Amino acid sequence: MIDIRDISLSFGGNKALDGVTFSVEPGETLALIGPNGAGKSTVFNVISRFYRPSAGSVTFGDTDILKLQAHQIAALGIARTFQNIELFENATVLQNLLVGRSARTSSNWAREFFFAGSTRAGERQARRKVEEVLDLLDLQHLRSEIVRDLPYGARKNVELARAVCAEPTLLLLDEPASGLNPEEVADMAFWLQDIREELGITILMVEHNMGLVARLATRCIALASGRVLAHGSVAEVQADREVQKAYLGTAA
Ligand SMILES: Nc1ncnc2c1ncn2[C@@H]1O[C@H](COP(=O)(O)OP(=O)(O)OP(=O)(O)O)[C@@H](O)[C@H]1O
Repeated sequence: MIDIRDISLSFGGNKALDGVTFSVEPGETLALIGPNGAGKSTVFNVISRFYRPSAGSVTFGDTDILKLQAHQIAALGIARTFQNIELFENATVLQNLLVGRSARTSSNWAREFFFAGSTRAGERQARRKVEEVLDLLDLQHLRSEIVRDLPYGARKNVELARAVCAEPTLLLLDEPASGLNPEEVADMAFWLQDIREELGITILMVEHNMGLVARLATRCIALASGRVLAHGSVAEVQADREVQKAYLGTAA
């Protein structure tokens, strides 16, 4: 589905990515793990076209992503969430989801957002999709709430819902469990399972919570200091000596 080949990227003298190669297969949930500063978010920012690597290639199906602009990535079928939730804080849950939907169908999201009462066929279809996602992620009761009034866990779920509304084939999740309590992590695991099983969306996630990773990931890749240290099943990667040393190194 997406093929990342030999990408490198430095910030000043700091090599954030150093020849990173991996691919994501259709239908899998691939977890990207590694200590702080390993380069995980930088990989996401390369795929999203926020950062340009100094070397390497990124292809999504037959498309060379590095030839595209950041605003063209959603239309391709790639959606993402952020480490720090990024939503329209003063809009309702429903409005945020409609904006998420329009990221896929139109580059002029503002038109859809401000003229939400229009009866165009695209608008009706968007609303059907949004209702489906509100049901799937248990958000119907919050649909008219203003996002800034919601607790952190609910906002995290709204951000996930916004990404799913774009009907991506590939969903990039940057730390879906961070800041959640154990009960909320369990809910998140259910929702991610539903997204994968009911909607067939392929997931690439950065996550520190190994409980969530062990439960969801079909495969795991460990990064440290901008390099791939290990890949395989979650158990194999956790047992890898180099991976263990990398985590101990940052804890020391
Ligand atoms: N915009 C930037 N400007 C300068 N340095 C950056 C920038 N983005 C990332 N870096 C550096 O690149 C390296 C990799 O950072 P990155 O955020 O990708 O790590 P990470 O694995 O996602 O870490 P964490 O788990 O803490 O989020 C770090 O040394 C970081 O300081």
